[in-house]
Amino acid sequence: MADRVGELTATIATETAKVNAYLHARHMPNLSFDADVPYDAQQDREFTDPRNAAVEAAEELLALLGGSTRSVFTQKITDLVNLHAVCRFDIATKFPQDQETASYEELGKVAGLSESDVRRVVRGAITNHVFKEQQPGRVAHTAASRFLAQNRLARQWIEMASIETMPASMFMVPAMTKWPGSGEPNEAGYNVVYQTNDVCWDHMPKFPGRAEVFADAMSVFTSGSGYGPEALVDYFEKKLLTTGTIVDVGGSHGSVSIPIARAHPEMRVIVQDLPAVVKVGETNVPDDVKDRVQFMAHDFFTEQPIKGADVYLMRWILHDWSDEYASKIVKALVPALKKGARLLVHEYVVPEPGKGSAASQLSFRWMDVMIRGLCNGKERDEQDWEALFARVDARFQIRNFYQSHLSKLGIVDVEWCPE
Ligand SMILES: C[S@@+](CC[C@H](N)C(=O)[O-])C[C@H]1O[C@@H](n2cnc3c(N)ncnc32)[C@H](O)[C@@H]1O
Repeated sequence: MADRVGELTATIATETAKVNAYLHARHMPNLSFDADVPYDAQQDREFTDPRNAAVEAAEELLALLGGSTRSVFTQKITDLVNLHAVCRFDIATKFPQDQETASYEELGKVAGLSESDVRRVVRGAITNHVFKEQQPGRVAHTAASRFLAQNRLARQWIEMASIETMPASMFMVPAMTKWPGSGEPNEAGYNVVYQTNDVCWDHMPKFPGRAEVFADAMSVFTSGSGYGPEALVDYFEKKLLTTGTIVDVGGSHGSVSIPIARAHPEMRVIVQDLPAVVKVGETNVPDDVKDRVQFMAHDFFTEQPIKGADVYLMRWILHDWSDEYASKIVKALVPALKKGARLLVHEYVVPEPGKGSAASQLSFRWMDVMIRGLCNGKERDEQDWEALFARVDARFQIRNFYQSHLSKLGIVDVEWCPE
């Protein structure tokens, strides 16, 4: 098979050399983000031809290097719409298995769509390397379309992104216009799109299957590397937090606090969440930690009932809420805190612009828009975390911002200092 990556990198090298030669010959500065090439030069084919050839090769190279997961999980809005149709109408799943290629008419029949609809959708998807046309009018699988056909959770991700997060984000600005400065969880893009006063988490379950699709899609997201409990377990070890009581506030089924209990036999864990979540969680505690893990129904907006614990843990709680509400959650801890108690927040700590890779900046900013669109939540950088704790009570002192290579989430280590 031809070395396509080699061909593309060679094209990029040759064509960008032409671009540079063009600029140098005219005493223009090198390409930079500070000053673009002047408009008249942008009209000159001597510049635009090599520039476009390099861009096209670079885009193909990105798609090749990114593989199926990039085609499926990182796409532009129109790609997403076509992928949504591919998933919703089972075009990839029902692709005739005993055939190498299928006509649009055959695909239309299995998908229950007209030949014209399926052709438009699939040709759109082809631009994102999902399916290919082997010969005119005959469609064949690519790695990405096969990945979609075989991976139910990936299809659930596309469904969730198309129905929940993407529309909600697209309507973030109308929501900002309708409710200026609002931090209310029911005044977000989602509420504009679905014309509801319900918070998205209350609204989705009213429609069969939607909450389940959301949960499945989230499991794709968080099952990837970088979302496990390793960094937290490690941090407890590093900071010698190996005895005493941890309260896992909004801890769901204890997926991070149970591994902490397992790693530290002298620690006791109390997992708090809403009653329905606790009911499921407490039936699934592994035998080896049963005597040290307890579940408890508790609304984190109300006063913390477990007084004097050593560590209060909030993993992926505060980002669901605006500063106004996140402050209330943190404030509800105050009456329970003993001197020196720790609050460990395990969430993204968004790096400042220019810090970290461009790809990581992109994913943090992407998350921020998604969570804001859904419920006016917020991804926070160091300054935001400092401002949040200062707003609640000056006795919360941030001791450490920690970013482990084991996790995409950071740890904000806060100590309660009453004096
Ligand atoms: C994004 S999940 C994080 C779950 C868990 N900490 C983790 O990292 O896997 C948010 C959790 O907050 C819980 N939650 C939402 N509102 C709550 C409330 N008012 N009181 C307690 N828990 C709540 C949800 O049920 C859910 O388990």
